[in-house]
Amino acid sequence: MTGTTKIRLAIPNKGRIAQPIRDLVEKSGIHLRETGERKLVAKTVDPDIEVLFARPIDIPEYVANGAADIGITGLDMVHERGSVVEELLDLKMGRATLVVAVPEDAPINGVEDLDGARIATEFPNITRAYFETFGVEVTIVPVGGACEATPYLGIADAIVDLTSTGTTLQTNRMRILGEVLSTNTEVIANPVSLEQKREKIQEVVLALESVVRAKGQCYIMMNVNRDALPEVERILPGLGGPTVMDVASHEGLVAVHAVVREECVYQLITQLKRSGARDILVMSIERMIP
Ligand SMILES: Nc1ncnc2c1ncn2[C@@H]1O[C@H](COP(=O)(O)OP(=O)(O)OP(=O)(O)O)[C@@H](O)[C@H]1O
Ligand SMILES: O=P(O)(O)OC[C@H]1O[C@H](OP(=O)(O)OP(=O)(O)O)[C@H](O)[C@@H]1O
Ligand SMILES: [Mg+2]
Repeated sequence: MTGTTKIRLAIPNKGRIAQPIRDLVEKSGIHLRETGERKLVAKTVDPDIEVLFARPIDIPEYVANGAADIGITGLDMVHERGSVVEELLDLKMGRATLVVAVPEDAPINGVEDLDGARIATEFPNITRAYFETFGVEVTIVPVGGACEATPYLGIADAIVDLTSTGTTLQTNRMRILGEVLSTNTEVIANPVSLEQKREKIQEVVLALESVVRAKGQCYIMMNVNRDALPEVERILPGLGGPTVMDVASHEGLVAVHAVVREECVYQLITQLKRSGARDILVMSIERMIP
């Protein structure tokens, strides 16, 4: 790509974080154009931003070697690849823990008991480094998925895999022996690009951050008689307090606006109605920019 303000953003083309990331990029205003089913690169509404679709595991390396200026993927992938990138923003999704797990009934009580064991994993590099810190020698069995099945297939004694809800481990009757690392989805950047294209990269990060910040928040508007205002203001946990405005041609009536957490809305409405608020409107917030 020519010109210092043009940037390429790498996002996952498949896997569980692919769609949420794509939705986030769209919501941030960076609308994708010409995205065919198997398209690898897409233009966006911003002529200076191009999107590259790649496997989550390849994104850290594409960002590190400059094929992309910034990328969005799991931190676990960054650690597995050992890529030298800058971590710019936690997108508050894809939270999981990489754990060592063994079959429930295995006579193993700690990581030390795994000396000489076979460990199945999609994360061979992280796993090797982890056991080395304990001075425990293991044989890595690399797999591409369905890791939890390997002990029952007789090809591994333990696994190193991601868990979030714990359902997969439970279903496969496995227990956690130790935690290896915590992961979440992050925006990462090439250090040189960050130096040379800082302004443009910050613009993209700010746009993505505004969507993350707005998540779970909504905007509530209502009319209130002026004498009921103190009570309504007491109830509303707005961002820096609610905004209060006179309603034209309605002497004694004010409009109150506030940002509130979505999970509070149900209870808030009951309380607000009781305090005399009326004409209540609740709206979703797409982006929040401080
Ligand atoms: N159970 C989970 N809970 C939360 N985040 C997860 C979980 N599993 C994976 N992730 C995150 O999603 C990223 C992509 O993993 P995923 O398994 O979806 O991709 P993939 O391996 O490319 O796809 P697939 O498993 O379909 O081949 C991981 O690097 C991790 O950061
Ligand atoms: O704690 P849980 O919520 O059950 O999630 C854990 C599962 O999620 C991931 O699997 P994924 O869906 O990526 O399938 P895969 O094993 O084929 O990679 C991970 O590898 C675990 O198997
Ligand atoms: Mg997977």
